[in-house]
Amino acid sequence: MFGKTKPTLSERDVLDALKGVKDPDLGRDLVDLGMIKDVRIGDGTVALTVNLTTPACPLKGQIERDVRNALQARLPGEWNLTVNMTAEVRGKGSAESGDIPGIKNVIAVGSGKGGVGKSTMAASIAFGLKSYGASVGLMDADVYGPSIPHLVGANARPQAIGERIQPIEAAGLKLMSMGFLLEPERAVIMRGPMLHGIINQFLRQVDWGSLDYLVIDLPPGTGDVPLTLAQTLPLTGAVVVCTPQEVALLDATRAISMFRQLRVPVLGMIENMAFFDVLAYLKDRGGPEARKLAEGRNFFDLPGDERAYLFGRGGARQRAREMDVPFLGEVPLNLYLRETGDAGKMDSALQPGSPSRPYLLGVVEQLAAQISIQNERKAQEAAKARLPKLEILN
Ligand SMILES: Nc1ncnc2c1ncn2[C@@H]1O[C@H](COP(=O)(O)OP(=O)(O)OP(=O)(O)O)[C@@H](O)[C@H]1O
Repeated sequence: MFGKTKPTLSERDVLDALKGVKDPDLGRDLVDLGMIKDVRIGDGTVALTVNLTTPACPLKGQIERDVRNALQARLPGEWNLTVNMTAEVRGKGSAESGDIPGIKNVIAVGSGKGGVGKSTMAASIAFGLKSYGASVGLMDADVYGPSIPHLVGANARPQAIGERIQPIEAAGLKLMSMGFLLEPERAVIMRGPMLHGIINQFLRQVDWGSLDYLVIDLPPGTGDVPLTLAQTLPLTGAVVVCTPQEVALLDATRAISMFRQLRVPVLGMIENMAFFDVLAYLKDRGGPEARKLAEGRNFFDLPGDERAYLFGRGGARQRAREMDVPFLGEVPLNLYLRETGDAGKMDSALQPGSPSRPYLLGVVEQLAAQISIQNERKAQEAAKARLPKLEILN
């Protein structure tokens, strides 16, 4: 029946109907971005695929709705619609301009101050991106105090095959850390050139394979490692972790200006240890009376007084605004997050049932969106640079 009334519907009609449907983050039409694939028109049916720029896209649901609504409103008559949502991470990874072949995005996670949870956030970002289906590596560039092996519970020794070093694989991530190469209690004493050599080796000699994202845990502060990294390869961008405390914010500000001086785009700030969720704690660990009190209350609908702002409130969000840097979200202080880290099971903090999961995934989605925005910006700049220059003759 449908086939008879609309025999002439073509792929062009479908693409035209989608004109004006934008990726809200990238601000451009899905069609122009090449995200609409596999348009198939059958007897009364239209099927297509929306190929997003990251599987962790926070606007996936909205984009799917916008596509459906546009097709329903603009295609003549009634069609049975199938919209498949897939993702293919964009980025570089070609050998040109110093990239590491096969690695699409390299993201450095830094902090001004030590102990603010930088490694915990770097591992969470890696596990979070992986949980959406991306292929992810985690490189521990905190050569003086490598904590990634401990957080993810890996302590194997990397094998070398010829010149190539095989990364350690644990919990679905490819890993490399100074911690795999040292005796546990040995201190690292290294000067600039040696450090430069190690970082270079970790980047170039490790067989990372194909990765959508390589997350790098930097040492705290504004020392040699970020400088070396920025000189060695074009980073997609950096994330700065801080707590709401004034000293941490001050140091985070320094870290942001360091990245800016190094021409590394700042993808955003994470406020870790933003508050302590008393209600969540009572539900999880309280005695029978306290648990009864906490039962039945909505985890996310707290009036405010059940959140203890131990290090101050909202400082990072405000600082991010002042410095014109995206705010990626807040992560509360949580006993389970600390315990899973200590037990070498950080991936559990990202799994269903973990009180930290919604906050961590929120941060990961915002970061993934910023990475896509950054890549789109670079692609636009490159396209502009390729345009022939108009000569003004007079
Ligand atoms: N949101 C959180 N809730 C509870 N504990 C946390 C949280 N974030 C981090 N921690 C804990 O705080 C400690 C320090 O975290 P982490 O090692 O990630 O910090 P860091 O900034 O990388 O430190 P360093 O300066 O040594 O590199 C760890 O024991 C970790 O488990």
